[in-house]
Amino acid sequence: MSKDTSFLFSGIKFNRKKFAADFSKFKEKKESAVKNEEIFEDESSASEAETMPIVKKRKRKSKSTSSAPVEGFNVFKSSTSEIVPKEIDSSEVDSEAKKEYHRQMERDALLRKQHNIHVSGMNVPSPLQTFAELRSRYKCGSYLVRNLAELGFKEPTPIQRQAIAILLSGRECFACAPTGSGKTLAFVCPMLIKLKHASTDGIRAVILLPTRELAAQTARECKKLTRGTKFHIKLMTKQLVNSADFSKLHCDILISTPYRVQYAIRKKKLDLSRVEYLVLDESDKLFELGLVKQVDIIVKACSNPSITRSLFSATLPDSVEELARTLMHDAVRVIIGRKNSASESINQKLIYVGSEEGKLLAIRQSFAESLNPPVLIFVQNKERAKELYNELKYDDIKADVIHADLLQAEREDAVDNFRAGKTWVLIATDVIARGMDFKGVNCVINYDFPDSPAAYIHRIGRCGRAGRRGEAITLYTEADVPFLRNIANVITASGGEVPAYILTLPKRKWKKHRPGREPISVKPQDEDE
Ligand SMILES: Nc1ncnc2c1ncn2[C@@H]1O[C@H](COP(=O)(O)OP(=O)(O)OP(=O)(O)O)[C@@H](O)[C@H]1O
Repeated sequence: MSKDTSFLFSGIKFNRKKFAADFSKFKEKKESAVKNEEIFEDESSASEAETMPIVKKRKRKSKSTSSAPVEGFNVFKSSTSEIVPKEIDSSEVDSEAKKEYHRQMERDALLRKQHNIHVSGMNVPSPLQTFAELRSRYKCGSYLVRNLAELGFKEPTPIQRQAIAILLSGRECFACAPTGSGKTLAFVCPMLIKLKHASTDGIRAVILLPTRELAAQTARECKKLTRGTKFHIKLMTKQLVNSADFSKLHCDILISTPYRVQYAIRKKKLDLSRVEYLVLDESDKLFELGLVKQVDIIVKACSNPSITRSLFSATLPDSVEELARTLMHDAVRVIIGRKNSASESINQKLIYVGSEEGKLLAIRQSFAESLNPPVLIFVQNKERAKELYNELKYDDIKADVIHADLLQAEREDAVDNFRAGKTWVLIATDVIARGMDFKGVNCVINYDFPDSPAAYIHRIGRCGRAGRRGEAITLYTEADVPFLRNIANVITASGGEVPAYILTLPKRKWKKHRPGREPISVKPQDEDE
């Protein structure tokens, strides 16, 4: 994680002069609010709180007292105001209202417990019980419920139950839910409901993702969900960024990597001032050095004061969480299961192979005994991906390779062939470790030890998705032993078992673990000379 993030989200500045009256009111309100607040104990410093969210809070206040109050209160308010006759004593109404409010809180708590949903924030909206509520509670277009049914989605996943309700109440949200648990739909559904229908008024929503493959996949998902509507969903391709006249582009939802959007902002005058929804998917990756500055340019360009922003990932480091807590407005934190843990539907194994050469022998032997495709193999870098591919391509298995040196079209082919079952074994670098939804992957092999626990969680999360089972095998050599304990902790946290001695190894503070490794080959070294 980059430390250099203080400028992030600083696009919306509070104009003290213009809002002097509101500012003094806000200050009083804030002081009392802070006393009551149970969570977000580590409130932002005074200067941050003053410069950023105040304009927004003013707007949000009016939102929550008029049309879209916090869900629990909303339900209770409208029901009592309709049925209570005027002559009834108001204290009775109050006590009945309070009772109903508490009953609702209990129902919410039960549902959250049932689905392992943990929330922090004031007045968190009730989680969804069914997708039908999208229509009954939020009046969504019938197309959405129909499309969800056609996609075979019978009930919302835990992250969808809670995040959809939060975002539809106009609150911002940062969420951590396991790989393959349906986070995409959790942010696309509320976006579509809030946008209501297609418009030609400029870009209204932006979804940022760290890789092109992931952006393309998310655009496909959005299109499936908007079948039968006129929504304009645009994937920011190289061609679009170079050729489009953005002032004339019809686009409701723009989906892209940060690089292309910031390029379009700087060089092509892309206007994001009307954006109402901004999603940072794989947010911890987007906040890493190299991407964070691009993300910041985009966040600043999304200058609409009533924007709703959300962060999603399967891994949420404390540093990202701190940033989100400090800078988002009235945000709700949602954690599904245990924070930063692997999906429980993956059977995880650690295998000692001694040396680099031992890895290739282990893979060959295991494929000869039983190969249950599709299998994904992760290696440390593109050179090693090419080397392993050169070793396996003559074996009797259909193998392919994907890494950053390939042309975009070649990368797409590799992913498509793997999805279609034409490739049995795909050798990959971390370029596809995050977010890619390969439904049927049976096994992930970490040929090279992952460079961080987060990388491990994302890599193995390419299998065991949407309730299916998967298997993850991690090979390790002597060079990896110092980092073994950290991975073992992830395994045990998600219910897996590891040899007892590993848990006695010392814990390591882990930056990036990318040791120099012998080239992948079983040929004796002097054969090539
Ligand atoms: N309610 C649902 N019922 C059944 N399947 C669902 C549901 N919602 C999403 N899915 C499916 O679950 C799979 C995983 O969803 P998605 O890719 O959004 O996961 P994710 O949580 O974003 O994972 P990652 O952290 O790896 O990015 C997809 O194939 C998606 O179609």
